[in-house]
Amino acid sequence: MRGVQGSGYEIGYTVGDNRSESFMFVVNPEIQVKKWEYVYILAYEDLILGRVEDLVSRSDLLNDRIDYNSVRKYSENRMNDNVDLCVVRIIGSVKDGKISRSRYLIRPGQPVYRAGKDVLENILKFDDDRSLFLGHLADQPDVKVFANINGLRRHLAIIAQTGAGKSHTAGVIMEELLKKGASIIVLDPHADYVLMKNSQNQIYRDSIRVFRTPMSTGRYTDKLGKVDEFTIRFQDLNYEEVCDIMGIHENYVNQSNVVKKIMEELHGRKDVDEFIEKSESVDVEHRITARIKYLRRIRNIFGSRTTDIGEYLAPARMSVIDLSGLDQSLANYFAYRVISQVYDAKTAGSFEYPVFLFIEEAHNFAPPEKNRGGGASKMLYDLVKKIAAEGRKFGIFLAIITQRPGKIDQDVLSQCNSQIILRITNPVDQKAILESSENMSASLMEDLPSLDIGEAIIIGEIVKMPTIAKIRQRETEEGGVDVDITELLKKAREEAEKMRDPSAIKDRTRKLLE
Ligand SMILES: Nc1ncnc2c1ncn2[C@@H]1O[C@H](COP(=O)(O)OP(=O)(O)OP(=O)(O)O)[C@@H](O)[C@H]1O
Repeated sequence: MRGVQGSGYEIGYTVGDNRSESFMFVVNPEIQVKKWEYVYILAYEDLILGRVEDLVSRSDLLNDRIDYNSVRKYSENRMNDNVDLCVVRIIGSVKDGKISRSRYLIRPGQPVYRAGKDVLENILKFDDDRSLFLGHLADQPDVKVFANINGLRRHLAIIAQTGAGKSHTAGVIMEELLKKGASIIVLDPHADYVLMKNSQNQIYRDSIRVFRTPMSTGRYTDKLGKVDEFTIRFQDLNYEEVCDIMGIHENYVNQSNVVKKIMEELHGRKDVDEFIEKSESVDVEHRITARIKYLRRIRNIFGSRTTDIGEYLAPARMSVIDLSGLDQSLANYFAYRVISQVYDAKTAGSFEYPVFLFIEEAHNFAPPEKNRGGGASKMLYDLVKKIAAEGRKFGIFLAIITQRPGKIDQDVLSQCNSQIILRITNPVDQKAILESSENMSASLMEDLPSLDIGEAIIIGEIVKMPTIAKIRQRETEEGGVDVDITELLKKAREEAEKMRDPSAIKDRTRKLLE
């Protein structure tokens, strides 16, 4: 086989019936062509770029009615009449680095060329100040893939089944945005992003801060060192906010009246312990025992001060709000508190820079209408929906991350004009993606189950054309990486072995008798 890596190398000729969306070409038998490769033909001044979507090898002689011995005989005598064909989906007509819809007639007999690094990078790149380096083409690892930062104006969804590389990919985008000086807020229900702070790289060390509620699990504390506390001073809350925290639905007037009465009787000295104590003596018709019990359970979220928005929203700052360990309604309350303050700051014009809001496990923060609760949860869902619909007008850009595209509010999902979709095998989730995205074609959809970990289909305004990329390595440390079960089981066996060792048993017995 000849060395045929570069661009401009002729690899075949168009044949058969060709359309404006697709064409077929017969491949030079000395050349290997792979699915997903980019090829082009020349039409006047333009280059018509396409992607190989199907490979077919045909033979009249070795047809499917022929018996084994005959095939063997023909093959041994090198008698073969096979024709190798590639079916190409046309991406568009390229001129001066811009892609537009191709309107050319593609006749049979036109030479087809392989699109190499020079042709592809010229198409895929953006000006340096608006380009985010995401990785390389899955099938041409020498070609870099970039995203257009301005494409994030119409929001982004990162979707994949668990373990396919969602958090890894989101982290890469956060890194790239930080290099550009972005203000980022991350709602992190499993502390997947907290370790990004632990970087050798000055940019990340200086610009990433981790905020934890006193009830967060404290995952990775040993590795992280000091983090910022995200607290609320009970005295700073009004009665509606106390109802929200306690999970009292706005329709439960009797319950909210009790809260109001307790607070009135406390005359502003509303320490959470005093509030709980007062709830037992206040003279009311209805008791809110279950809600008070809940408040007692979560009382540790309150601190001596309320974290100010200026601490987590700043230019060139990424604030990871670690919500790990909180039940969903409490996580929703904190999420609502953060997002509503950011929303108010942006709509009032008191923070002039764009804000990128990453919501991990977004299906829990913006579920479909029928699965919604009340109080802060409802306000949160409404706000996320509002930002999805209008956020770009005042500079809040969503990046939602989910493994359940079917379990997220479909209005929110369909407002995400750009999507990075990694491996997904569940047909229900595939259907949800297809229905929510105008940029997703059925043929791209077919490729979803076969993607490897870290491989993604990137579509929408952030790229000039649908692109299948291997997302680059992270520069920062990852949380939630896959555990090595074999290693851990080996360690467990060694530990058990030690426990069974007679001298260890003797030691333990001696200690017990001491
Ligand atoms: N592009 C990539 N290059 C190298 N490793 C990757 C890549 N993408 C993901 N991985 C690795 O695959 C594993 C799973 O990735 P990740 O945690 O991002 O998946 P996930 O989809 O977020 O999973 P979960 O839903 O469980 O949080 C991690 O160990 C991660 O380091």
